[in-house]
Amino acid sequence: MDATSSSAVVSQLRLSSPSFRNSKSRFFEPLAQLISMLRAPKSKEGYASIGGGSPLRKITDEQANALKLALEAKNKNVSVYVGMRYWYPFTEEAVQQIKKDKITRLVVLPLYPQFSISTTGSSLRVLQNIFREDAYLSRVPVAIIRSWYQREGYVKSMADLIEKELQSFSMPDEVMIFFSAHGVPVSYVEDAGDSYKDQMEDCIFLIMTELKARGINNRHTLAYQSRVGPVQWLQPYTDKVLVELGQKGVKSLLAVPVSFVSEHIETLEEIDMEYKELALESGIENWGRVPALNCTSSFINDLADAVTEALPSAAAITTSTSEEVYSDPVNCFVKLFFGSLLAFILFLSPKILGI
Ligand SMILES: C=CC1=C(C)c2cc3[nH]c(cc4nc(cc5[nH]c(cc1n2)c(C)c5CCC(=O)O)C(CCC(=O)O)=C4C)c(C)c3C=C
Ligand SMILES: [Fe+2]
Repeated sequence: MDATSSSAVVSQLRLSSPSFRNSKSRFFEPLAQLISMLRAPKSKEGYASIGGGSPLRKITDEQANALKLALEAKNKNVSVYVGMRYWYPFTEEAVQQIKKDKITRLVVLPLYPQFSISTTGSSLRVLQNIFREDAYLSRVPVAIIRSWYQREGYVKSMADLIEKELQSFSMPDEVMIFFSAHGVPVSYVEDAGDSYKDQMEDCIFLIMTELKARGINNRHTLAYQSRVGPVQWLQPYTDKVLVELGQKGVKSLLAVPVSFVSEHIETLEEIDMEYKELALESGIENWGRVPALNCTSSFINDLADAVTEALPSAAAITTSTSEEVYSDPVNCFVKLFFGSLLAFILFLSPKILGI
């Protein structure tokens, strides 16, 4: 295909949401903004401790190039664009380039294996707004890959990394496999119906099933990291579980970052520094960490298959009526208003929060 007729893939980092049409989650934007504000001081420190910046942009660009090559090897001559939610190149910039290149079909590939309204959902909302308002873009057929943790290629690639890393322990069978997922506020799951928690649990089940099929029967557990601010996040919390495991006598632990596919601040600083130190202080003696998938070829190859499979379903983005409306917007607004007010008051008293 030539440049003007080729399909394009947007590798949307921090893009996420149930779909372009389900907008319950937009009621949670104020909470997300507040959390982002509260994250800022900790993020600043974290970036400083890993050398002043995240490697995320570089790794994402490498993944995009690797994806293009993998697609070309499958006789799909496509352009790949990177769009980010909170950093350059922003989604808006990627879309402008897509328009300039006169792309005629698009596959949106969030770089999150599991769907959450806070990641894929939030990014899809940005895309939806841009596409709706543009006469050309609103006619471009788009296919959205909402989640892909259930794909055999991803599950096997994760199992490969875990299997390999277990071998670095002197007694691999004794090691506790510790899946650490990025958390989200509980209200996302309970009030907005975010499928993130269910998808995460399903994802762990699939990886453990694959490991068992390989004769690997280690104990495992799942906990949630990176919580910020005064609201309740998904539990159990990674820091609390690490301390409990140490107290219960677990000696060897392999941390598996399961919601990320690239090394970044939450793997390099939060897991490798903060959680490792906490685990060792709590009595865990042997610590290991599975690397992020980054450009692992089986993983990239599977993403290329996911894109190829999604292409035929590309359709123009339409606006929906019934699904736009949150089932109980008043209740949602009241909860959010008081939740955000409380959070704001606490934010003004950083000493109470201990941040
Ligand atoms: C599955 C992964 C992630 C979830 C769930 C998630 C929730 C979440 N994030 C914000 C706000 C911000 N996140 C930011 C950075 C960031 N977030 C993730 C992943 C998830 N976030 C990643 C991989 C990164 C990049 C880290 C890096 O190395 O650059 C940022 C940007 C600034 C920063 O603090 O790093 C914001 C802002 C909210 C509000 C939220 C759930 C409600
Ligand atoms: Fe985030």
